[in-house]
Amino acid sequence: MSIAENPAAPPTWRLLLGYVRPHRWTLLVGALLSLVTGATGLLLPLVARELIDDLSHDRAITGALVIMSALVVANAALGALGSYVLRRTAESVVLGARRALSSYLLRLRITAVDRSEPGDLMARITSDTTLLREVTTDSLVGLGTGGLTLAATVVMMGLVDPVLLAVTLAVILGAGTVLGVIVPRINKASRQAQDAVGVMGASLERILSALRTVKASGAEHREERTLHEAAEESWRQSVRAAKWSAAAGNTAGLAMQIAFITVLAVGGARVATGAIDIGTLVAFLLYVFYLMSPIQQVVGAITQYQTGAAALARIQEALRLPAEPAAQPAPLPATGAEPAALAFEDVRFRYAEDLPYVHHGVTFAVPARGMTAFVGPSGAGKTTVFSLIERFYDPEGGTISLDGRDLADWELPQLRSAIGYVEQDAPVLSGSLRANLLLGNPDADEGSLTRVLKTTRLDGLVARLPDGLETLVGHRGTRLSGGERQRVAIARALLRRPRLLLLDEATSQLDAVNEAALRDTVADVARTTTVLVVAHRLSTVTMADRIVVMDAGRVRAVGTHRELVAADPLYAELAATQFLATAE
Ligand SMILES: Nc1ncnc2c1ncn2[C@@H]1O[C@H](COP(=O)(O)OP(=O)(O)OP(=O)(O)O)[C@@H](O)[C@H]1O
Repeated sequence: MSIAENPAAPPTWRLLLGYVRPHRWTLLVGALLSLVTGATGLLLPLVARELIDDLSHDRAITGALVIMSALVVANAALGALGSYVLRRTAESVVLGARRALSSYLLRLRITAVDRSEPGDLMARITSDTTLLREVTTDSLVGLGTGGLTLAATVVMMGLVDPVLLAVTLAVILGAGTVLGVIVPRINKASRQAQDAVGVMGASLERILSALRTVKASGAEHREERTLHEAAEESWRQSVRAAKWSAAAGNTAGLAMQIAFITVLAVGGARVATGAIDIGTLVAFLLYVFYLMSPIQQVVGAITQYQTGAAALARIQEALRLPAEPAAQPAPLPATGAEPAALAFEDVRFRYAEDLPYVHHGVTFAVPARGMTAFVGPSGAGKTTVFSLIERFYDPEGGTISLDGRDLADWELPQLRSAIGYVEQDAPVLSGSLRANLLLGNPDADEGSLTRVLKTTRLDGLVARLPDGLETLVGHRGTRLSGGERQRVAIARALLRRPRLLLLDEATSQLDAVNEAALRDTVADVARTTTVLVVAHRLSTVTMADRIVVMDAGRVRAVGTHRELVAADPLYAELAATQFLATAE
């Protein structure tokens, strides 16, 4: 995925702290509970020493046994509570990251979306954020509590016998050196595994959004191979990460066993020479045993962080994509609001610096009210005019103004609330028919809805459907016909009471009867609103108030149908070809 740098994006560790900060107090409580659990465990060897002492001096051991039992029960209860609090906090951190990332992705600029794979972006929200759970509990808390328990255990060991402590530390240092080599490999493999999950998400999205075409093209096997390869790559890298994590965990385990045997040998010799008594050696050996858990915890924290850091880096890449500023939604125009006037003045535009110009100085003016049609050969830049009006992209040169005000000076929500836009392929979202219609104006009343359904001739369809407006339309509206989808998209735009209505090939999928009806509707709407239509079929726009003829990124002529047939050879040719086709 190509990433445009956004200098405002924080570095990885700051990003993690940002997600953790709102939960710092619960995290602290969880960490404290883990620490107290560790501390109760630390007291056990001391009590054991007392018990052995009491036994060897023929004293009663009831007191020591009661204390030991109490410590064991407290250890279990506090341990359970602590792990619940930590797990809950980790889930809250994941929730915070998912909320932040999904809000950000909704604000992404269209330029960023053009260059990204939607499936990969989805994987960043779903799969990568999940990994933050382990980073919060195992890594942050593990490092904190494990580190503190480790330090406390080392202090206690030093108090019991400094010589045996030195022996233990020497073994641990050796293991630390080996871990220094292993840990970076875990990070690399984890990153590659997560990237492969992203690739898989991207392939899945691509296939599922065009499954009919994939089937019709007999391409299932090829696509299956692509999916399997991505899944296998993720498996390979995860196995590599697992291999290095296992090596890290076992290095720590092995080090502790070596420490245990060495302490036993050196400690036995010290008991034999009378330097320490047997109770001290048993206590020290118990500490070595207790050292095992915090060391495993710290090593686990470090290895786990490598996976989390890889996920954080991927989340951060998404947060570096250019986005629109966060803003409150703007109210829709009031009923009967003045229609908008629009002007393009010498607009130059290309989709990216490495692509050719699409608009080479486009100039035209559209007064408030009335219908303006854009016609011209495929690729002339007609749809791009609409994308620039919606400010999905900004022009490189020239100005676009709405109501005499440069689009750059408009707040985006205000600008978009003034416009109704029906895209070229009239997308319909999964969900109910009602939800689709109200997408752009959830507050529309039943009266407006009924009126718009009638205008767009959807009332018949709604009456036929057993669940009426509550009928589910399927993914991308697959349960509707192409023409129905188009009419739903138009109804949705009309419900916004737009001051400027943009219809891109809005009638291309309609049958002759519905096309004629919609032509009348658009003519009707154009009496109170400014309507811009992109059309391939001239039959739908011959009655437009003005027609803008575009060719290769330039406006070559503007006029009525009658004027253009007489004055513009390209338009005359388009008209002749199409009317010829109609006559055949
Ligand atoms: N998102 C994009 N990124 C890069 N290039 C694009 C993008 N969208 C369109 N183009 C290119 O810009 C040019 C103009 O496209 P546009 O969709 O505006 O043409 P059009 O006149 O509406 O064509 P049609 O009548 O076929 O819909 C085309 O050459 C197209 O390849």
